[in-house]
Amino acid sequence: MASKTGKILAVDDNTDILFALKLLLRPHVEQIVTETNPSNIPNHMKETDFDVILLDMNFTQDAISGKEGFYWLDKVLEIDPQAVVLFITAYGDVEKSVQAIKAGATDFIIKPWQNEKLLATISSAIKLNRSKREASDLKEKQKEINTIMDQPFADFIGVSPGMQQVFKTIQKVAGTDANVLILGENGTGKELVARALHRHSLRKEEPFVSVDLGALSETLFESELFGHVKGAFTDAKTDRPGRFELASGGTIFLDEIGNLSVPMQAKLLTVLERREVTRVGANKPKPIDIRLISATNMPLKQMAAEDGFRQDLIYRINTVEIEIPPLRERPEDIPLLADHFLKIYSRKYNKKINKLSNQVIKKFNTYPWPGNVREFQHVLERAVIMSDSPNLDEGSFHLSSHGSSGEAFDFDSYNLEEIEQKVIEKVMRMHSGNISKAASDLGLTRTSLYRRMEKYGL
Ligand SMILES: Nc1ncnc2c1ncn2[C@@H]1O[C@H](COP(=O)(O)OP(=O)(O)OP(=O)(O)O)[C@@H](O)[C@H]1O
Repeated sequence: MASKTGKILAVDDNTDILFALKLLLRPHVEQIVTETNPSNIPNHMKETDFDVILLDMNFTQDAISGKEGFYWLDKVLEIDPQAVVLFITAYGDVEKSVQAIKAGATDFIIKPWQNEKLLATISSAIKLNRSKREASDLKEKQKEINTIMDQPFADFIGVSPGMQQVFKTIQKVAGTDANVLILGENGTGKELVARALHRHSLRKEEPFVSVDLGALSETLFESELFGHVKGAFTDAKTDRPGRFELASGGTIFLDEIGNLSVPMQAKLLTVLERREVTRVGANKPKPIDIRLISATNMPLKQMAAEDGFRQDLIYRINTVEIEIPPLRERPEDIPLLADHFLKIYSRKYNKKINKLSNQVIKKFNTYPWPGNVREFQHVLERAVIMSDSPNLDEGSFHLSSHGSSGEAFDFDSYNLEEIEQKVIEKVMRMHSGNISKAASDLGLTRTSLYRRMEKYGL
């Protein structure tokens, strides 16, 4: 977990467990509240919107049935059907953990836990909670967003040949229903391209529904994407449409498609081939009318060659490919992007800021921008906030040393296995436990990374 995000409530009758959780999570999350008495859960939930609730299965001494945990899980979901609950279970209680997931828990943590694994599970639960909440009021917001954004390439800057090519392709394919795969490094503007395609399509009055596949756990994948019917599992209190149905008539944007596990790829492929979804618990499929746009920063074709990504799914999603070049390969765009963001941030922070000097632009041109336009945007925002004068000079911009996470390797042994373990640990930390991203950086398939993690007990 890179920056402190997420509010956590941990409920366990064992104060040692709560203390250990507090100690471990405090450096990573915004807030951690601990509670020994589960009857106080409703009060805590009234006071704070928790991203994740960690819930013990047994509270009374010597109880092992897990009934209390299930009772409190029900209560939590009654108060907030969207709540993300992770059960804390004893080693060997796998059967109950599976039941817990059926009953509406998101995942489980087995005691005694491994810190890295626990952090990774909590980090993806936080992400999941955030995207669940976003989805719930999506439809209403969508129309409003569409009107605000309905200006051709309004805030989409690019004069470089690379970006001109991107704009040309958007214009050519937007009006068709072709499936588009957008490729590009993080922060290059893949979502902007997807939205531009939608805004220039015949479906522009209909919803644009974005799904971050990187944040979806295996257990929630189907109900999030395909929906569920009342009673399909315990917390399925009402029928609920999935994202495919929400996008009906419009566009569905599957971001981070390279992060899908192979079983999830198979489920997605079936839906795309049949053009129909079956809600979890239902037996009748519903036809779907969507335009599909996908994006990834991962080398899908290389992954396909290593069996990490299905070749037949690639064929389904990439009728047209749009590749966005990284910012370092299009220096022509830098002065324009600078003007654009300076205008936005000087207005936002109520400061007068002059045009940047050639010297500053030269410095920008030599920096590799590993985070692309997103990084550029943040660097400018920070400079505007910190500036005391309308003239920003080279010293006003804080550029991190390229590619480094600020953490150097310090090997105290030449044992290759030890080195491998350290490298895996570091890369997993860099990506906040995201297996797909870590595997991609390490040049491994997800399966090989899992195997190595198991070997080192990570
Ligand atoms: N050409 C551009 N003109 C103006 N703003 C841009 C441009 N490209 C990217 N941005 C801005 O940079 C930020 C990142 O863009 P976006 O989210 O579309 O990137 P992404 O490739 O989807 O990122 P990720 O891979 O991390 O999901 C956004 O704030 C976006 O508005």
